[in-house]
Amino acid sequence: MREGENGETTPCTLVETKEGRHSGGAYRAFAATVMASIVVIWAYRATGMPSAGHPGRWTWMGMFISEIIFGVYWILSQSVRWRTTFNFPYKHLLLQRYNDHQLPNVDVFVCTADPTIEPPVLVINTVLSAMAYDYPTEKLAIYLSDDGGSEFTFYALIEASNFAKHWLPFCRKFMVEPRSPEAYFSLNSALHHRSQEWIDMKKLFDEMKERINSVVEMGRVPKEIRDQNKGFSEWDNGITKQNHQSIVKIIFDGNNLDDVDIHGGVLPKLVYMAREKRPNHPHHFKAGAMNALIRVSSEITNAPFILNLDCDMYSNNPDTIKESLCFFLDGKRSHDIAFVQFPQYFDNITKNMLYGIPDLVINEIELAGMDGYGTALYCGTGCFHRREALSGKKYVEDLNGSIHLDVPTEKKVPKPVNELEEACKLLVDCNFENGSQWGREMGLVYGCAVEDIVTGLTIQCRGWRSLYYNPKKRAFLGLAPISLDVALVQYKRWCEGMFQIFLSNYCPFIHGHGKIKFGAQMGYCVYLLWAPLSIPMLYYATVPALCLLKGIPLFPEVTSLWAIPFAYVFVIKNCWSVAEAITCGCTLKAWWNLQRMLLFRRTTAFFFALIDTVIKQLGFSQTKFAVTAKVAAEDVSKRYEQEIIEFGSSDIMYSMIATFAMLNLFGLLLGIKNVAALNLELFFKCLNKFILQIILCGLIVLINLPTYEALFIRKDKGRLPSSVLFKSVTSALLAFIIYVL
Ligand SMILES: O=c1ccn([C@@H]2O[C@H](COP(=O)(O)OP(=O)(O)O[C@H]3O[C@H](CO)[C@@H](O)[C@H](O)[C@H]3O)[C@@H](O)[C@H]2O)c(=O)[nH]1
Ligand SMILES: [Mn+2]
Repeated sequence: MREGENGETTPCTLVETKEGRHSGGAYRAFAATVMASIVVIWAYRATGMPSAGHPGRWTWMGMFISEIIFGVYWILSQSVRWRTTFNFPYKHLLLQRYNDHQLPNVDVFVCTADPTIEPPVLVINTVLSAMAYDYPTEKLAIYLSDDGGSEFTFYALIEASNFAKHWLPFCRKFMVEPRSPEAYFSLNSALHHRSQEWIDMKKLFDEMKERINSVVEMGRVPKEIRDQNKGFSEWDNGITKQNHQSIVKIIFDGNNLDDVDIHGGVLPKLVYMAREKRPNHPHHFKAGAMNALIRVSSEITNAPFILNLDCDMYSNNPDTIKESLCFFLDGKRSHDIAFVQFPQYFDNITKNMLYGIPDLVINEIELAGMDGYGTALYCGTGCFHRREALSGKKYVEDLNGSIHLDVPTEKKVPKPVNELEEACKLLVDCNFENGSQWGREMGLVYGCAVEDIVTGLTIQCRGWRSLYYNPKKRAFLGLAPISLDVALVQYKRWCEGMFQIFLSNYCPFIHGHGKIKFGAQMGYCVYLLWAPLSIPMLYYATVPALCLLKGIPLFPEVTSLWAIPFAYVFVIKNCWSVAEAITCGCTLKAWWNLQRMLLFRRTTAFFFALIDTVIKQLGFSQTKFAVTAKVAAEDVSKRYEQEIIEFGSSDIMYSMIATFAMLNLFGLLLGIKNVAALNLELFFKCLNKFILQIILCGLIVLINLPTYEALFIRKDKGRLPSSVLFKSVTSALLAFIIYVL
């Protein structure tokens, strides 16, 4: 069957796209009234500005600027709600149209960076889940990029390759789900299959884990093991993570008669790769790893489609490859699809999402809103790419007839494995990219901590479309941070990278001008402008409290008409946000937790990201990438399960959080005391003037209850240390003295 003919003659398509209900008339009415209120608020600030020389003039100006930024940001954020679309692939139709021989090859890239932060056992679970996809094994290849250059990870992969010979047939026979052995065996439902085979398989897995972990603990791979695989000789000269030659080891190449499972079935190809790393030679983090993978895989399998997974994101649904291919193989209308992004979900999330992760509203609504413009964001892990688009090709309409997806891509003459390995090593040495377009026009873009977002944007600007697919049954599950500092540092990295994109030539309004829709340009900025959002947030978190102490009213009297837009925006926006969260599957408490995290992120991580981006723009520092920790101590995990916030250090971000909490507490208490001390007539007059401000401080205090608890009550290791208490109280007092007295 030829694809071109197919797309035209077959009426039923492989994908259905539906418009979401989030973008209905009620929503637009709501948006219009909020917009009107915002304008009235701006008018209030503009007309009520204290005259020059008046002491409250600067404070007022600050409020005005904050509200302008909030308002503009709110307008931007409507772009990702205006028209949400949802895509549904029909796997059964794909299978009717394409038999196993006609399905295209698929390469899966797994990235890992550090054997301590990302333990080898975690990594191989992801690898095994990908090897076990329900997809013709001879068409599947798994590539592991190890930026840690670690013999432990290599050893674990060798172990996994042997285990796969048992695991893959077992998965097929019992229709196992999920196919990460760790996840499968830790699920209670797995108990239902307790046959002898189940017990044997679990034993095999546990023994393998045991072997890997004991080697890691020992700190070296013992000689008996090294002697079994000559690949270990690469580590003979004591190489380090930052300084080593390129290593490419093809573990299964698909041609060796011994590379079969216990029933003689073909195994997917399996490749270990550690690109060369030298001190003083920038390696561009994940983007560099991905580009190395693109080149190595093009030499070995050159599959037209690529799935990228972070090492902690296992496949939770064996059908995902087939489902994703529906988007790419849907006849002519799919020729311009560059990538299909899945949302990030996690399997270590507590009921009320303590750290606001995952942000369900982003996953369920906003990303679908970007899909509405044909510009779904590329968010890293869980993304299927068309190799051509990822490697830098432009989409040109008249060329689309030349893409024959149903014809397997040109088969390379099989080279002997060692020759292939040697050829690949040259592709991943430090100098290969010198003077080339890699990192600019080809592959993932360098120089940005959110390589994914900026790469997605450039691909779209080359004429490609992208889709977002959020299946009910989670396609991938990863590990979310389980302590506050890790959660904040991750956001700081994202936020920094995104603001950097905004300030660079890649700014969607410039780079995307005329190439992607205006709504999409705005949509990008909802995320790219996180950093500057910290300014009004910091202002709102401190100044109203200080002014309450000083007796300066910042909001209109509650009995005046001007109070209406403030109250309306505040109440309706939060009601809407609660409703959105609940329809997305949040609990009420999860919504509340998210609001706290928004406050924490915006006043700390985003603010530091802002400062660091400015420093970087001035040329004083370079892009960093703090790899997110995937493991934590046992007591930390315990507290996480009980949904107790893990502070547990004297990080400067905590001092800030605590200071704002103290400031608002002082403001609230003194404010109330001052008002309550008045006689009845004055009391009402004063209340009238200050009530909105008191409510604001009150809410900040309320949302910070866990902060006070961590400062004053908790005794466990995750509390805020007394140094933070000391710093926050002194800073709050200092601010009070400077500003008020
Ligand atoms: O030098 C590096 C640094 C990181 N990684 C890998 O990149 C992935 C993502 O790193 P992680 O620390 O887990 O970052 P997250 O913030 O959790 O990742 C999200 O955000 C990143 C962009 O900031 C995207 O690349 C990821 O796909 C996305 O899941 C992991 O598999 C790492 O092993 C490398 O391969 N080399
Ligand atoms: Mn991660």
